[in-house]
Amino acid sequence: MEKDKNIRVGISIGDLNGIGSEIILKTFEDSRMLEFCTPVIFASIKTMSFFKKHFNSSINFHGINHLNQIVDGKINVLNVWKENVSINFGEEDVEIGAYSVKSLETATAALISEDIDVLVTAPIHKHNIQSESFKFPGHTNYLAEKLGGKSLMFMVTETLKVGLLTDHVPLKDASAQITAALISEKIDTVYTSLIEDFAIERPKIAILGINPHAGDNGVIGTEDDSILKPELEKLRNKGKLVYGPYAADSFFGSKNYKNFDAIIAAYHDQGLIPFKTISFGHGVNFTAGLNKIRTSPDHGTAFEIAGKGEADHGSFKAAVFMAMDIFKTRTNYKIYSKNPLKKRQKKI
Ligand SMILES: NC(=O)C1=CN([C@@H]2O[C@H](COP(=O)(O)OP(=O)(O)OC[C@H]3O[C@@H](n4cnc5c(N)ncnc54)[C@H](O)[C@@H]3O)[C@@H](O)[C@H]2O)C=CC1
Ligand SMILES: NCC(=O)COP(=O)(O)O
Repeated sequence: MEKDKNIRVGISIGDLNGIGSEIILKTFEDSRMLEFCTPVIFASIKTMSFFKKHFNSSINFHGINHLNQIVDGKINVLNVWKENVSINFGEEDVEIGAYSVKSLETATAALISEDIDVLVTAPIHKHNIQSESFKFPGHTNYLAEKLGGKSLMFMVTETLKVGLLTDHVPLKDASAQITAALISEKIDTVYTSLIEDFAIERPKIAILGINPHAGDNGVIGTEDDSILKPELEKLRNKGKLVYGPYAADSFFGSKNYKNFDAIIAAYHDQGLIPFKTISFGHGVNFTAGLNKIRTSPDHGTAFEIAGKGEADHGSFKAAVFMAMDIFKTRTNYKIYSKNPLKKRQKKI
Protein backbone atom coordinates (compact mmCIF):
# COMPACT_ATOMS: atom_id res chain seq x y z
CA MET A 1 0.00 0.00 0.00
CA GLU A 2 1.34 3.41 -0.96
CA LYS A 3 1.75 6.04 1.73
CA ASP A 4 -0.99 8.70 1.97
CA LYS A 5 1.31 11.48 0.80
CA ASN A 6 1.76 9.71 -2.49
CA ILE A 7 -1.92 9.87 -3.34
CA ARG A 8 -2.18 12.35 -6.18
CA VAL A 9 -5.33 14.39 -5.85
CA GLY A 10 -6.35 16.07 -9.10
CA ILE A 11 -8.51 19.14 -8.63
CA SER A 12 -10.65 20.67 -11.38
CA ILE A 13 -11.08 24.38 -10.74
CA GLY A 14 -14.83 24.73 -11.35
CA ASP A 15 -16.43 28.04 -12.31
CA LEU A 16 -13.75 30.73 -11.98
CA ASN A 17 -16.39 33.29 -10.94
CA GLY A 18 -17.64 31.08 -8.10
CA ILE A 19 -16.25 30.07 -4.71
CA GLY A 20 -14.12 27.16 -6.04
CA SER A 21 -10.79 28.99 -5.90
CA GLU A 22 -11.42 30.20 -2.35
CA ILE A 23 -12.25 26.78 -0.92
CA ILE A 24 -9.22 25.26 -2.67
CA LEU A 25 -6.89 27.95 -1.29
CA LYS A 26 -8.34 27.69 2.22
CA THR A 27 -7.96 23.89 2.17
CA PHE A 28 -4.32 23.84 1.05
CA GLU A 29 -3.20 26.89 3.06
CA ASP A 30 -2.95 24.34 5.85
CA SER A 31 0.51 22.98 5.04
CA ARG A 32 -0.27 19.73 6.90
CA MET A 33 -2.44 18.75 3.92
CA LEU A 34 0.74 18.04 1.95
CA GLU A 35 1.61 15.32 4.48
CA PHE A 36 -1.45 13.43 3.25
CA CYS A 37 -1.55 14.07 -0.48
CA THR A 38 -0.05 15.71 -3.54
CA PRO A 39 -2.55 18.14 -5.05
CA VAL A 40 -2.57 18.88 -8.78
CA ILE A 41 -4.80 21.82 -9.70
CA PHE A 42 -5.97 21.93 -13.31
CA ALA A 43 -6.07 25.66 -14.18
CA SER A 44 -3.14 28.01 -14.88
CA ILE A 45 -0.46 29.55 -12.73
CA LYS A 46 -1.54 33.04 -13.86
CA THR A 47 -5.14 32.42 -12.81
CA MET A 48 -4.13 30.86 -9.48
CA SER A 49 -1.78 33.79 -8.79
CA PHE A 50 -4.72 36.16 -9.37
CA PHE A 51 -6.73 34.22 -6.76
CA LYS A 52 -3.78 34.12 -4.35
CA LYS A 53 -3.48 37.91 -4.55
CA HIS A 54 -7.23 38.52 -4.33
CA PHE A 55 -7.60 36.40 -1.20
CA ASN A 56 -4.30 37.61 0.27
CA SER A 57 -3.21 34.00 0.59
CA SER A 58 0.22 32.82 1.75
CA ILE A 59 0.03 29.66 -0.36
CA ASN A 60 2.87 28.67 -2.73
CA PHE A 61 2.22 27.02 -6.07
CA HIS A 62 4.45 24.89 -8.28
CA GLY A 63 3.57 25.62 -11.90
CA ILE A 64 3.96 22.77 -14.40
CA ASN A 65 3.33 22.33 -18.11
CA HIS A 66 3.29 18.53 -18.19
CA LEU A 67 1.99 15.93 -15.79
CA ASN A 68 5.41 14.29 -15.66
CA GLN A 69 6.61 17.41 -13.79
CA ILE A 70 4.42 16.83 -10.71
CA VAL A 71 6.42 17.20 -7.50
CA ASP A 72 5.31 15.51 -4.26
CA GLY A 73 5.14 17.87 -1.30
CA LYS A 74 4.12 20.83 -3.46
CA ILE A 75 0.83 22.30 -4.63
CA ASN A 76 1.15 21.63 -8.34
CA VAL A 77 -0.72 23.77 -10.84
CA LEU A 78 -0.94 22.40 -14.37
CA ASN A 79 -1.17 25.12 -17.02
CA VAL A 80 -4.31 24.05 -18.88
CA TRP A 81 -4.46 27.52 -20.51
CA LYS A 82 -1.87 30.26 -20.93
CA GLU A 83 -3.90 33.43 -21.52
CA ASN A 84 -5.04 35.99 -18.94
CA VAL A 85 -8.63 35.39 -17.91
CA SER A 86 -10.88 38.22 -16.80
CA ILE A 87 -12.53 37.07 -13.58
CA ASN A 88 -15.61 38.81 -12.19
CA PHE A 89 -16.75 37.05 -9.04
CA GLY A 90 -20.45 36.30 -8.90
CA GLU A 91 -21.15 36.85 -12.59
CA GLU A 92 -22.79 34.24 -14.81
CA ASP A 93 -20.57 34.03 -17.88
CA VAL A 94 -20.52 31.22 -20.44
CA GLU A 95 -16.97 32.16 -21.54
CA ILE A 96 -15.81 31.63 -17.97
CA GLY A 97 -17.87 28.43 -17.83
CA ALA A 98 -15.82 27.11 -20.76
CA TYR A 99 -12.70 27.21 -18.57
CA SER A 100 -14.35 24.91 -16.03
CA VAL A 101 -14.96 22.46 -18.87
CA LYS A 102 -11.32 22.70 -20.07
CA SER A 103 -10.15 22.03 -16.53
CA LEU A 104 -12.55 19.10 -16.05
CA GLU A 105 -11.71 17.50 -19.40
CA THR A 106 -7.95 17.71 -18.80
CA ALA A 107 -8.29 16.40 -15.25
CA THR A 108 -10.48 13.51 -16.42
CA ALA A 109 -7.89 12.56 -19.05
CA ALA A 110 -5.24 12.58 -16.30
CA LEU A 111 -7.46 10.34 -14.16
CA ILE A 112 -7.84 7.89 -17.03
CA SER A 113 -4.09 7.89 -17.74
CA GLU A 114 -3.46 7.45 -13.96
CA ASP A 115 -1.30 10.57 -13.70
CA ILE A 116 -3.61 11.39 -10.81
CA ASP A 117 -5.14 8.83 -8.44
CA VAL A 118 -8.42 10.56 -7.64
CA LEU A 119 -10.35 13.57 -8.85
CA VAL A 120 -11.93 16.22 -6.62
CA THR A 121 -14.07 18.69 -8.54
CA ALA A 122 -14.76 22.28 -7.46
CA PRO A 123 -18.30 23.41 -8.33
CA ILE A 124 -19.29 24.21 -11.89
CA HIS A 125 -22.28 26.28 -12.96
CA LYS A 126 -24.62 24.00 -14.87
CA HIS A 127 -25.83 26.66 -17.30
CA ASN A 128 -22.39 28.17 -17.97
CA ILE A 129 -20.84 24.84 -18.98
CA GLN A 130 -23.33 24.17 -21.78
CA SER A 131 -21.99 24.37 -25.35
CA GLU A 132 -22.26 22.55 -28.66
CA SER A 133 -19.57 20.13 -27.52
CA PHE A 134 -20.55 19.83 -23.83
CA LYS A 135 -24.16 19.03 -23.06
CA PHE A 136 -23.99 17.35 -19.68
CA PRO A 137 -26.06 18.53 -16.71
CA GLY A 138 -23.27 17.75 -14.27
CA HIS A 139 -20.02 15.95 -13.48
CA THR A 140 -21.80 12.67 -12.66
CA ASN A 141 -23.30 12.42 -16.13
CA TYR A 142 -20.10 13.51 -17.88
CA LEU A 143 -17.93 11.02 -15.97
CA ALA A 144 -20.47 8.24 -16.59
CA GLU A 145 -19.70 8.64 -20.28
CA LYS A 146 -15.93 9.00 -19.95
CA LEU A 147 -15.14 6.33 -17.36
CA GLY A 148 -15.97 2.65 -17.03
CA GLY A 149 -18.89 1.42 -14.93
CA LYS A 150 -22.37 2.63 -14.07
CA SER A 151 -22.42 5.91 -12.20
CA LEU A 152 -24.44 6.64 -9.10
CA MET A 153 -24.77 9.95 -7.26
CA PHE A 154 -23.89 8.99 -3.70
CA MET A 155 -23.97 11.74 -1.08
CA VAL A 156 -21.80 10.60 1.80
CA THR A 157 -20.47 11.38 5.24
CA GLU A 158 -19.05 8.88 7.69
CA THR A 159 -22.49 8.36 9.24
CA LEU A 160 -25.00 9.11 6.49
CA LYS A 161 -25.01 7.88 2.89
CA VAL A 162 -27.76 8.67 0.40
CA GLY A 163 -27.77 7.28 -3.15
CA LEU A 164 -30.17 8.25 -5.94
CA LEU A 165 -32.19 6.16 -8.37
CA THR A 166 -32.47 9.17 -10.73
CA ASP A 167 -30.26 12.26 -10.54
CA HIS A 168 -30.23 15.22 -12.92
CA VAL A 169 -33.59 14.68 -14.57
CA PRO A 170 -36.67 16.90 -14.54
CA LEU A 171 -39.16 15.73 -11.91
CA LYS A 172 -41.79 15.06 -14.60
CA ASP A 173 -39.47 12.40 -16.14
CA ALA A 174 -38.11 10.86 -12.95
CA SER A 175 -40.92 8.43 -12.21
CA ALA A 176 -40.98 7.04 -15.77
CA GLN A 177 -37.24 6.32 -15.57
CA ILE A 178 -37.64 4.13 -12.48
CA THR A 179 -37.80 0.63 -13.91
CA ALA A 180 -37.07 -2.73 -12.27
CA ALA A 181 -33.74 -2.82 -14.13
CA LEU A 182 -32.74 0.64 -12.84
CA ILE A 183 -33.68 -0.24 -9.26
CA SER A 184 -31.65 -3.43 -9.43
CA GLU A 185 -28.63 -1.64 -10.98
CA LYS A 186 -28.61 1.22 -8.44
CA ILE A 187 -29.05 -1.05 -5.41
CA ASP A 188 -26.25 -3.21 -6.70
CA THR A 189 -23.98 -0.17 -7.12
CA VAL A 190 -24.72 1.09 -3.60
CA TYR A 191 -24.21 -2.42 -2.19
CA THR A 192 -20.88 -2.92 -3.96
CA SER A 193 -19.66 0.57 -3.06
CA LEU A 194 -20.46 0.04 0.64
CA ILE A 195 -18.38 -3.14 0.60
CA GLU A 196 -15.47 -2.08 -1.64
CA ASP A 197 -15.24 1.67 -0.95
CA PHE A 198 -16.37 1.86 2.68
CA ALA A 199 -15.38 -1.57 4.01
CA ILE A 200 -18.88 -2.40 5.30
CA GLU A 201 -19.04 -6.20 5.27
CA ARG A 202 -22.78 -6.82 5.17
CA PRO A 203 -24.54 -3.61 4.11
CA LYS A 204 -28.04 -2.80 5.26
CA ILE A 205 -29.88 -0.56 2.80
CA ALA A 206 -33.22 1.30 3.00
CA ILE A 207 -35.23 2.38 -0.04
CA LEU A 208 -37.56 5.36 0.08
CA GLY A 209 -40.97 5.16 -1.59
CA ILE A 210 -41.47 6.79 -4.99
CA ASN A 211 -44.92 8.19 -4.18
CA PRO A 212 -46.18 10.04 -1.10
CA HIS A 213 -46.58 7.53 1.77
CA ALA A 214 -45.02 4.90 -0.53
CA GLY A 215 -48.32 4.87 -2.43
CA ASP A 216 -50.51 3.80 0.52
CA ASN A 217 -51.38 0.47 -1.09
CA GLY A 218 -52.14 2.01 -4.46
CA VAL A 219 -54.24 4.95 -3.24
CA ILE A 220 -51.54 7.48 -4.28
CA GLY A 221 -49.81 5.83 -7.25
CA THR A 222 -49.07 2.21 -8.03
CA GLU A 223 -45.30 2.24 -8.74
CA ASP A 224 -44.24 1.36 -5.20
CA ASP A 225 -46.37 -1.79 -5.27
CA SER A 226 -45.88 -2.77 -8.89
CA ILE A 227 -42.15 -2.03 -9.43
CA LEU A 228 -40.31 -1.31 -6.20
CA LYS A 229 -41.70 -3.97 -3.83
CA PRO A 230 -41.25 -6.98 -6.20
CA GLU A 231 -37.68 -5.91 -6.97
CA LEU A 232 -36.83 -5.60 -3.27
CA GLU A 233 -38.37 -9.00 -2.63
CA LYS A 234 -36.18 -10.53 -5.38
CA LEU A 235 -33.04 -8.98 -3.93
CA ARG A 236 -33.93 -10.10 -0.40
CA ASN A 237 -34.39 -13.64 -1.72
CA LYS A 238 -30.83 -13.40 -3.04
CA GLY A 239 -29.66 -12.55 0.47
CA LYS A 240 -29.31 -8.77 0.25
CA LEU A 241 -30.40 -6.75 3.26
CA VAL A 242 -32.64 -4.26 1.47
CA TYR A 243 -35.67 -2.84 3.24
CA GLY A 244 -38.59 -0.64 2.26
CA PRO A 245 -40.11 1.14 0.54
CA TYR A 246 -40.32 3.58 3.46
CA ALA A 247 -42.54 6.67 3.39
CA ALA A 248 -39.95 9.35 2.62
CA ASP A 249 -41.55 12.24 4.50
CA SER A 250 -40.94 10.92 8.03
CA PHE A 251 -37.91 8.73 7.41
CA PHE A 252 -35.29 11.29 8.41
CA GLY A 253 -37.34 13.12 11.06
CA SER A 254 -38.01 9.82 12.85
CA LYS A 255 -34.24 9.12 12.77
CA ASN A 256 -34.95 5.76 11.13
CA TYR A 257 -32.11 6.55 8.72
CA LYS A 258 -29.67 5.82 11.52
CA ASN A 259 -30.55 2.12 11.30
CA PHE A 260 -29.06 1.73 7.82
CA ASP A 261 -25.67 1.91 6.13
CA ALA A 262 -27.21 3.68 3.15
CA ILE A 263 -30.53 5.06 1.98
CA ILE A 264 -31.65 5.13 -1.63
CA ALA A 265 -33.93 7.96 -2.71
CA ALA A 266 -36.09 7.92 -5.84
CA TYR A 267 -35.14 11.34 -7.14
CA HIS A 268 -32.70 14.23 -6.58
CA ASP A 269 -34.49 16.45 -4.08
CA GLN A 270 -36.02 13.55 -2.12
CA GLY A 271 -32.48 12.53 -1.19
CA LEU A 272 -30.52 15.75 -1.26
CA ILE A 273 -32.81 17.90 0.87
CA PRO A 274 -32.49 15.68 3.97
CA PHE A 275 -28.80 14.99 3.22
CA LYS A 276 -27.85 18.65 2.97
CA THR A 277 -30.06 19.61 5.92
CA ILE A 278 -28.20 17.13 8.09
CA SER A 279 -24.70 17.36 6.57
CA PHE A 280 -24.23 20.79 4.91
CA GLY A 281 -20.67 21.96 5.45
CA HIS A 282 -19.13 18.50 5.65
CA GLY A 283 -21.11 16.36 3.19
CA VAL A 284 -19.43 14.90 0.12
CA ASN A 285 -20.81 14.10 -3.32
CA PHE A 286 -19.16 10.84 -4.46
CA THR A 287 -19.67 9.41 -7.94
CA ALA A 288 -19.89 5.72 -7.07
CA GLY A 289 -19.94 2.78 -9.47
CA LEU A 290 -17.13 3.95 -11.76
CA ASN A 291 -13.66 2.53 -12.23
CA LYS A 292 -12.12 5.80 -10.95
CA ILE A 293 -12.80 7.90 -7.88
CA ARG A 294 -14.35 11.36 -8.03
CA THR A 295 -15.66 13.41 -5.11
CA SER A 296 -16.82 17.00 -4.72
CA PRO A 297 -18.23 19.24 -2.01
CA ASP A 298 -22.00 19.09 -1.46
CA HIS A 299 -22.56 22.66 -2.64
CA GLY A 300 -22.46 24.75 -5.81
CA THR A 301 -20.83 27.94 -7.06
CA ALA A 302 -22.48 30.20 -4.43
CA PHE A 303 -22.12 33.28 -6.68
CA GLU A 304 -23.64 35.62 -4.11
CA ILE A 305 -20.71 35.15 -1.73
CA ALA A 306 -17.96 34.53 -4.34
CA GLY A 307 -14.80 36.58 -3.93
CA LYS A 308 -15.84 37.86 -0.51
CA GLY A 309 -13.80 35.49 1.63
CA GLU A 310 -16.96 34.10 3.27
CA ALA A 311 -17.00 30.59 1.78
CA ASP A 312 -16.77 27.63 4.15
CA HIS A 313 -14.21 25.11 2.87
CA GLY A 314 -15.29 22.26 5.20
CA SER A 315 -17.09 20.28 2.55
CA PHE A 316 -14.27 20.63 -0.01
CA LYS A 317 -11.71 19.48 2.56
CA ALA A 318 -13.97 16.55 3.46
CA ALA A 319 -14.16 15.70 -0.28
CA VAL A 320 -10.35 15.56 -0.48
CA PHE A 321 -10.10 13.25 2.55
CA MET A 322 -13.04 11.12 1.40
CA ALA A 323 -11.45 10.59 -2.04
CA MET A 324 -8.19 9.45 -0.40
CA ASP A 325 -10.01 7.17 2.05
CA ILE A 326 -11.99 5.54 -0.73
CA PHE A 327 -8.82 5.16 -2.81
CA LYS A 328 -7.11 3.31 0.06
CA THR A 329 -10.14 1.17 0.91
CA ARG A 330 -10.67 0.21 -2.73
CA THR A 331 -6.98 -0.61 -3.18
CA ASN A 332 -6.99 -2.77 -0.05
CA TYR A 333 -10.18 -4.50 -1.16
CA LYS A 334 -8.55 -5.41 -4.48
CA ILE A 335 -5.50 -6.79 -2.70
CA TYR A 336 -7.50 -8.82 -0.17
CA SER A 337 -10.02 -10.16 -2.66
CA LYS A 338 -7.20 -11.32 -4.94
CA ASN A 339 -5.62 -13.27 -2.09
CA PRO A 340 -8.45 -14.31 0.24
CA LEU A 341 -7.52 -16.18 3.38
CA LYS A 342 -7.73 -19.91 2.69
CA LYS A 343 -10.57 -21.59 4.58
CA ARG A 344 -9.30 -24.24 6.99
CA GLN A 345 -10.21 -27.77 5.86
CA LYS A 346 -12.41 -29.66 8.30
CA LYS A 347 -10.79 -32.85 9.63
CA ILE A 348 -13.08 -35.81 9.13
N1 LIG B 1 -20.72 19.80 -7.73
C1 LIG B 1 -21.14 20.84 -8.41
O1 LIG B 1 -20.50 21.24 -9.36
C2 LIG B 1 -22.40 21.52 -8.02
C3 LIG B 1 -22.85 22.56 -8.80
N2 LIG B 1 -24.01 23.20 -8.45
C4 LIG B 1 -24.37 24.33 -9.31
O2 LIG B 1 -24.03 25.56 -8.67
C5 LIG B 1 -24.88 26.58 -9.14
C6 LIG B 1 -25.48 27.35 -7.97
O3 LIG B 1 -26.32 26.45 -7.26
P1 LIG B 1 -27.21 26.79 -6.00
O4 LIG B 1 -28.44 26.02 -6.12
O5 LIG B 1 -27.31 28.27 -5.83
O6 LIG B 1 -26.46 26.14 -4.77
P2 LIG B 1 -25.17 26.63 -3.98
O7 LIG B 1 -24.72 25.45 -3.21
O8 LIG B 1 -24.20 27.29 -4.85
O9 LIG B 1 -25.73 27.72 -2.96
C7 LIG B 1 -26.82 27.44 -2.07
C8 LIG B 1 -26.70 28.32 -0.82
O10 LIG B 1 -25.65 27.83 0.01
C9 LIG B 1 -24.65 28.84 0.20
N3 LIG B 1 -23.35 28.16 0.12
C10 LIG B 1 -23.00 27.23 -0.79
N4 LIG B 1 -21.75 26.82 -0.57
C11 LIG B 1 -21.30 27.48 0.49
C12 LIG B 1 -20.05 27.49 1.20
N5 LIG B 1 -19.03 26.70 0.86
N6 LIG B 1 -19.91 28.34 2.24
C13 LIG B 1 -20.94 29.14 2.60
N7 LIG B 1 -22.13 29.17 1.99
C14 LIG B 1 -22.31 28.36 0.94
C15 LIG B 1 -24.84 29.83 -0.93
O11 LIG B 1 -24.33 31.10 -0.60
C16 LIG B 1 -26.35 29.78 -1.11
O12 LIG B 1 -26.97 30.57 -0.13
C17 LIG B 1 -25.94 25.90 -10.02
O13 LIG B 1 -25.60 25.99 -11.37
C18 LIG B 1 -25.86 24.45 -9.56
O14 LIG B 1 -26.31 23.55 -10.53
C19 LIG B 1 -24.72 22.86 -7.35
C20 LIG B 1 -24.32 21.83 -6.55
C21 LIG B 1 -23.13 21.08 -6.82
N1 LIG C 1 -26.89 18.11 -6.69
C1 LIG C 1 -25.60 17.70 -6.97
C2 LIG C 1 -25.07 18.47 -8.07
O1 LIG C 1 -25.71 19.32 -8.63
C3 LIG C 1 -23.72 18.15 -8.51
O2 LIG C 1 -23.82 17.31 -9.56
P1 LIG C 1 -22.53 16.72 -10.23
O3 LIG C 1 -21.86 17.86 -10.89
O4 LIG C 1 -21.76 16.09 -9.16
O5 LIG C 1 -23.09 15.75 -11.21
